Amino acid sequence: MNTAAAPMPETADALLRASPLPALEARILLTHVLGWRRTELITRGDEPLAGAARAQYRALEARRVAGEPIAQIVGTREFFGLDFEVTPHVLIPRPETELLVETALAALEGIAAPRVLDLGTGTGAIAVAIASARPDARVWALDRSADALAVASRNASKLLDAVRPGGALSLLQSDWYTALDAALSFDAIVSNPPYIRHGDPHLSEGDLRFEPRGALTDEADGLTAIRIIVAGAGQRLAARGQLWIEHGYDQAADVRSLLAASGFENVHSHADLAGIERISGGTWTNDATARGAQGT
Ligand SMILES: C[S@@+](CC[C@H](N)C(=O)[O-])C[C@H]1O[C@@H](n2cnc3c(N)ncnc32)[C@H](O)[C@@H]1O
Repeated sequence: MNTAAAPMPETADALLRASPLPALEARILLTHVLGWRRTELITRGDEPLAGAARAQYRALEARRVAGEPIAQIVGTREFFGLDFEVTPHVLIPRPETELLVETALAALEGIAAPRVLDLGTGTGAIAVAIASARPDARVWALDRSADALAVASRNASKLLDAVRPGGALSLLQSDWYTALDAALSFDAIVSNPPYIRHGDPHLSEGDLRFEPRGALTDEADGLTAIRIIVAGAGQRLAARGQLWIEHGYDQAADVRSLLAASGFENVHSHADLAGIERISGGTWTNDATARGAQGT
């Protein structure tokens, strides 16, 4: 008589129970492999899975255990309700950057067919989110990285072609403003630049270890890109145009000083849900007399 127990069928439930990952991460990887919706993990959790699917799940699980970001493993990250392609060439869009999009959209309220510039676009997250929410806006997005621009271009096509046929985004490879047509002027300039200072321990922790170094840090005091962006914004902003910049948790006062010293008015910061000042900005008057009166 054969007394060996039959192997237990391996189900989604069994894989999730045995996973060393936090439950949410294991579910994201498993739905990615199976092509299931999240609710199917509940309704179909006891179905035996094909060996190939189990092997594929275990391979992805091992990558995550080794530290690779979930967004790079599955190749997407949701931002502002849109699914962006993510590769190792781009920063993974962060939830806190949605504050920058919301602030830019508020700045554009009441302006018909506004013109917007996104500096350091990466996946295109900020530019695409604004273009999606304001189909009448003309949006330019630039980045120094050709690899990032390729990702941004695919995201723009995938996410915008339906809402704005033929008029998605104008993408440009440029070192900040250098390759930008000097005749262009914008109602809003937005940027989430590399602002982590050299030697910050976060650079060697978590997801940041897998993201492009040039998207994260200036290898200096963290303010190099912000100084360039603030200094060049006035020449490119329309009268009453606004500049909004995302920055580090401890950089708000420095960024406000740079904005005020460059002649911006109504300079202020917005805090994220945790109460941390995450973005700072101001309004460009285009009034040389007013700026002269401020000593700039
Ligand atoms: C923090 S990431 C932001 C990506 C995206 N905007 C987001 O918020 O998810 C900064 C981006 O700035 C780009 N960048 C860095 N230096 C640059 C430069 N000198 N000129 C233009 N873009 C630059 C990087 O390639 C990267 O895509």
